[in-house]
Amino acid sequence: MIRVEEALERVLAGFTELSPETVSLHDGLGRVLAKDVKARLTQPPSDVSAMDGFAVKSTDIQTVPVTLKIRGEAPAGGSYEAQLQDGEAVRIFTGGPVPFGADCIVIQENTDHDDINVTVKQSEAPGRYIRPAGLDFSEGQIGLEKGTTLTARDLALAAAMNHPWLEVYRKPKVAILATGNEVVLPGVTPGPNQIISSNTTALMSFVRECGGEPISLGIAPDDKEALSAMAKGAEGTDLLLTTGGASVGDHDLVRSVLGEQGLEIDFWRIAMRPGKPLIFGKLGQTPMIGLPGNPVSTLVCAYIFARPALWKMTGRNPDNLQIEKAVLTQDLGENDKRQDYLRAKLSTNSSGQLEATPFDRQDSAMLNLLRKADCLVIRAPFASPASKGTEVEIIRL
Ligand SMILES: Nc1nc2c(c(=O)[nH]1)N[C@H]1C(S)=C(S)[C@@H](COP(=O)(O)OP(=O)(O)OC[C@H]3O[C@@H](n4cnc5c(N)ncnc54)[C@H](O)[C@@H]3O)O[C@H]1N2
Ligand code: MOO
Repeated sequence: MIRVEEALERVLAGFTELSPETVSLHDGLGRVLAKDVKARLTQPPSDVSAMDGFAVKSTDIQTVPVTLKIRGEAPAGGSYEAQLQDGEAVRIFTGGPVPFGADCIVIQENTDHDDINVTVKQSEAPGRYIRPAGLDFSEGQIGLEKGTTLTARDLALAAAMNHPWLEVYRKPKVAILATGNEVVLPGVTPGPNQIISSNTTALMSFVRECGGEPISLGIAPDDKEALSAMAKGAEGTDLLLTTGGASVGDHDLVRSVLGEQGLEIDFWRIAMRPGKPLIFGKLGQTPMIGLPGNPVSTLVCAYIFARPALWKMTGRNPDNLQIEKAVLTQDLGENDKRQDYLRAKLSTNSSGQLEATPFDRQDSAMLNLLRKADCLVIRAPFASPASKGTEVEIIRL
């Protein structure tokens, strides 16, 4: 059994960045930028008004009330071309370009006006209500960095910077193959000893969450031919995730059957709980992570190993696990040789400290508890007994 750190290093060594592709701005949500996005223009392109009112010279309105002559109009998208002279004003609207010669805006609430004259009732300082050219960004400025997972806000900025197309990493295609005679898809009426394949759903959603494109290869029965034929569906994908059949039972066929098909095993079995029988290898050109079948083991191992692989393929830093600290609300015994990931509840005590309460039962078949957990408490191999109040490392879920 190898340690989690070594296993992770070996997994990451099996993946490289995928090539970029161009997508329309509107298909960019959740994709990862393969190139910085630089502004193709300056925003606003010129000094513009932030309010509806009148563009004037501040020197003209030092003493109020004062009446100025309205010389024209500057709506958003239009402009007043002449130079503003002393004693003049231009009707202006929000977003309208400030005429040459004007240096402040008087909001219309502070005026009395007809079509010919405006009486300004309040003085303003130079620059008042003017958004200078480039206030938001200037041409050539980097707005979004390579490696950004695009959100609605990011896409709005890319749009404002005039990018109808974006270069993003190709989505990793991830084949998902469940195994086991006992598992059937959700919605099927299970036979007397059958259970539902929650792992297929878990992994498909998980892959999507990590920016990949899941492809379900279905459920292979514990049968050499079927498993072998179904695993061929992974050809041409960027990662094969199997779930189940990773352990030592007579029906745990993944290593033996895929081994006959050319699976080169990098490692099998790691010092981790849940997740001991994890397999990593390469089937033809496709890296494969063989996840243990227990539902909690599948998801925790996917989180610890498949997530960084997907991040690496999409040009993001795979080493970004957010580890926080919390104090235990109960004693924990000495740990054995496997690094433990205990499902736990989080709370905050009266001194504002984060507290972790691991569930009493940590069976890797208990999906309901995984769902109720707020975090995983990490316990290193051979960790000494930890009493209530001890600080431990946690990963929020
Ligand atoms: N003698 C030993 N037995 C086991 C060992 C061991 O070291 N020696 N390891 C145990 C550990 S730890 C784990 S984890 C499991 C994992 O075994 P497999 O990967 O071979 O998984 P299966 O036996 O196929 O299934 C385990 C469990 O999970 C259920 N399962 C399987 N697939 C799904 C699915 N798609 N959706 C939901 N649930 C699934 C399955 O019905 C079993 O109950 O092995 C231990 N045994
Ligand atoms: O590794 Mo298993 O996941 O302990 O149940």
